[in-house]
Amino acid sequence: MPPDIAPYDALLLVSFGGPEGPDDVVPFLENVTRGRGIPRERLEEVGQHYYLFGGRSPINDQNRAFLDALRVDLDEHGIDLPVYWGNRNWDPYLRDTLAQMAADGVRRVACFVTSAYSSWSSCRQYRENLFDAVDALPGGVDGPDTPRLDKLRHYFNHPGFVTPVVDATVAALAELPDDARIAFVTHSIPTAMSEGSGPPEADGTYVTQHLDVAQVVVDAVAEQTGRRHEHALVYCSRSGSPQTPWLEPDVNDHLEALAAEGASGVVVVPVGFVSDHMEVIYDLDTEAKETAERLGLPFRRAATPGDDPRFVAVVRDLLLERAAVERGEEVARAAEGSFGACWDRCPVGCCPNPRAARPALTGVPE
Ligand SMILES: CC1=C(CCC(=O)O)c2cc3nc(cc4[nH]c(cc5[nH]c(cc1n2)c(C)c5CCC(=O)O)c(CCC(=O)O)c4C)C(CCC(=O)O)=C3C
Ligand SMILES: [Fe+2]
Repeated sequence: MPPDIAPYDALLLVSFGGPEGPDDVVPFLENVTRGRGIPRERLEEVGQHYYLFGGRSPINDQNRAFLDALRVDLDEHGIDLPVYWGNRNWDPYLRDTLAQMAADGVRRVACFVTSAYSSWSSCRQYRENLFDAVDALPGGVDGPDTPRLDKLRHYFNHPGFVTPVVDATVAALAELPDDARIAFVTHSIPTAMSEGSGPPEADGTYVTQHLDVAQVVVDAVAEQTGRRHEHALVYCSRSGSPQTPWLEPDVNDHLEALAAEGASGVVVVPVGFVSDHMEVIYDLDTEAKETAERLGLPFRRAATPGDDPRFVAVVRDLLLERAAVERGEEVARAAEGSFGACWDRCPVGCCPNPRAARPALTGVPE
């Protein structure tokens, strides 16, 4: 018997999108930063990061590889479900994908987002993008033929995400002295966005979730190697105006501090990212690595989950879990650490938009 996927009749991979060639870079950056007040110099600088790699972000190819692996995984487990892909900032755009899904007669969709943690940028903004895409359909959000969307829960603490990170950390540590440090890195966000992240009664869910995973990884590494490494959570890819406070310390400043302390080496673990996209290959593999070289600090970057089969299988696990929930059944929810399995529907007021309240799908109705 194939697993029961009712009520779903489609899966949707929701991602960021990236430029595929030099001519795409400026229009892509305009899509990303429309109405955000990002200084011109910052945009020119980020444009250079893309030009350094031929004007092509790796993110779309990584999503294509993930989709291929996901289709194989579902097929191998007897799950016959069409898988679609839509992005916030580049082709295939969510709006076009939703139009195709509606044309194909899709009714009920499970959405998997390529961002693992709670914040406006990494969760709620996607929920707003889903609203806009569905709102653009002929029948609008409540139309009789409009597909209904659910967002699969956050997976930052799912064993299928955490275990590849643990393995990658162990492998990178093996190339450095025994007392090397671990620097967990994630995307910086404005401190105001960070404080507002997650359910309204919690404070700063974005940071809490990252610290929880960091602890899980450090413990699992200690179990495997017998060594508990000193570690810290640090940030990359700060943007915005210099007057606005963002989460710190920056990874480069942290490397300076480690070198000053006489650290023997550092493994940088990009725990905030699911694949080796531009933040990883530029901000870490290029910039932070150069900083470490200048400081004479031995440096290794741990792999991201990418299309590791254990991470690909998270989609199937969360799909089956949520399908059971929607059918009113009891489910076991896989989660490591102390944060616990996340909610299925973001509560009212979760990760508010820092600029203006905007409608969003897949949460508790507001
Ligand atoms: C939390 C977070 C994630 C992590 C979650 C996740 O992994 O998804 C993430 C992912 C990504 N961010 C990406 C690219 C960019 N993000 C920007 C700008 C911003 N990101 C922010 C936050 C995040 N972003 C914020 C608060 C801004 C300021 C503007 C605003 O308030 O929205 C800008 C504008 C230039 C700049 O200012 O840097 C670019 C080009 C790419 C694609 C990479 C590629 O092409 O390979 C990916 C996956
Ligand atoms: Fe970003």
